[in-house]
Amino acid sequence: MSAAPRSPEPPELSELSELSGPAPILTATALRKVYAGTPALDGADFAIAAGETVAVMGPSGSGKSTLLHCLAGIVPADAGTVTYAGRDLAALSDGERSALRRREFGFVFQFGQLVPELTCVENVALPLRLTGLGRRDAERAARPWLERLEVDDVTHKRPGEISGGQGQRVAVARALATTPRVVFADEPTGALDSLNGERVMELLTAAAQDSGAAVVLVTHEARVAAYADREVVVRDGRTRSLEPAGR
Ligand SMILES: Nc1ncnc2c1ncn2[C@@H]1O[C@H](COP(=O)(O)OP(=O)(O)OP(=O)(O)O)[C@@H](O)[C@H]1O
Repeated sequence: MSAAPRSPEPPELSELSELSGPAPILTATALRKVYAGTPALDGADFAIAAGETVAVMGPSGSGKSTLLHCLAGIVPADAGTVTYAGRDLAALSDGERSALRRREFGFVFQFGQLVPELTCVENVALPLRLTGLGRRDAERAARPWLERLEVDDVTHKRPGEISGGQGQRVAVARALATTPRVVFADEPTGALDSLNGERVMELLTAAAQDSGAAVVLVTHEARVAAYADREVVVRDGRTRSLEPAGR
């Protein structure tokens, strides 16, 4: 009597992850968000891996910023799930979600939103101080980020004394100073001329890649999206993935 055929060896876990790509650090499934009876998100899905930059594109009003706000736990979705590092954001308390945003997420908006009363180094040090670091240590840790973003010459200036491009670089330095796992950038170059915009994108994506951070990049400009590894298009609150954009 012949021996029963041996079942194939189960694949090693490492092989499986190679086949399916790196595990996502942040995922959203079937997100729905309704404002005044009109859906801003209507079944949006999203996933991003550590070290990956994903451009979120789409027409004005399609739901890009709403998606970013739900992913970052800034606004709660009406339905669907957002999972960060295995944790369901909706299951966290408000305090836990704020702590997560302070410690593990970084934010860059269209207009740098620097604190006008603080110098540039104080602005970059601010999120570090919010995580409990003393003033001197926070500013010491902030300086290399100003150098990295090529704005160490404005270290002691206030936002009102510097250009828009310099301000946006300071804002990127501030977003990266806590070495976040995910950077949320909403039209980070929207207020800049194309040369400054491209430099900000180069510096942002290079610094994020070096530290292994994921970048969720909301933009309506193809030129800016070209810095991403791939694109997700939002239309009428629904997402659609595109093939990787050529860098
Ligand atoms: N806080 C809010 N209150 C009421 N309606 C909102 C709010 N935020 C977004 N919306 C609505 O939700 C829809 C999607 O807006 P969202 O800002 O997400 O789009 P967007 O794609 O980022 O647009 P844009 O490219 O113009 O910034 C729009 O119809 C908008 O008016």
